[in-house]
Amino acid sequence: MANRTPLMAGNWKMNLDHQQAIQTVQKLAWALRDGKHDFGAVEVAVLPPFTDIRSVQTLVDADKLELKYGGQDCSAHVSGAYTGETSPVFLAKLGATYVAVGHSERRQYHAESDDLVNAKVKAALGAGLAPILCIGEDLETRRAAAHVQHTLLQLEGGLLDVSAEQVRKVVVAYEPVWAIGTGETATPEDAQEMAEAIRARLVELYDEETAQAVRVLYGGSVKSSNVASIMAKPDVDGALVGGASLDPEEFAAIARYKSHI
Ligand SMILES: O=C[C@H](O)COP(=O)(O)O
Repeated sequence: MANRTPLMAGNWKMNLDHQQAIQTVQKLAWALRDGKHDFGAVEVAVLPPFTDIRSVQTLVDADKLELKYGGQDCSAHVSGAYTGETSPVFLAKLGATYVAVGHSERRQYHAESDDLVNAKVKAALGAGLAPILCIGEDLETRRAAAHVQHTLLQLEGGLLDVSAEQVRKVVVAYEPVWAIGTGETATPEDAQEMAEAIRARLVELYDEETAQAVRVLYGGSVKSSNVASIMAKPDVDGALVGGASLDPEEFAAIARYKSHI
């Protein structure tokens, strides 16, 4: 297996204002420090609301934290008359490493298509950010046993015209919509089935070496109690954590999954 550094990314969604963000990041940093967390072994990132990012940057810089951070979305454009949008270039300027693109909540509530998601992936890469490309099926699609086909189509759509060199920087997050915020977790076998299928499609789209370099995360009701069994699967390289990332102790315990295997 390739040497992929696991990534635990906390997607705060529309939670925590900038003052709460500072407290949460401080507590997370303390919890990780107390647990002697090895950031070289497992990367940890938070994706706060846009209004928090400058505060998070200031704290990370001042305290020299190894924590990474990023946005939950970005514009497909660099600048211009796009009211309400946030440029990936502005995120990069704030020291962001990652940006989530095509999260199912964006696809559902903002009707984001694969074409738009693809444009955002390319804009993020152009700005020097690592896009976290979110893909995954809803319950109806899974019940129809069309989940693999559906998710791989989203993968291909999101990566259209993305080069082999660029895709190495992309993180793919498989999130079955039926497992998001519901307490329903896909089984480790479900996560592995899709992560393996994603990697196999990356081999077809690119080549074996490139596919082995891309990190594939699982997302959907990940907690400290279930993370280790999911991370034990060979093609799962981390987690995109929603609700549980709002609790710094719990998120730190997720990041330190190796200590409770
Ligand atoms: O981005 C994170 C996912 O939507 C998972 O959210 P959740 O951990 O609250 O289920």
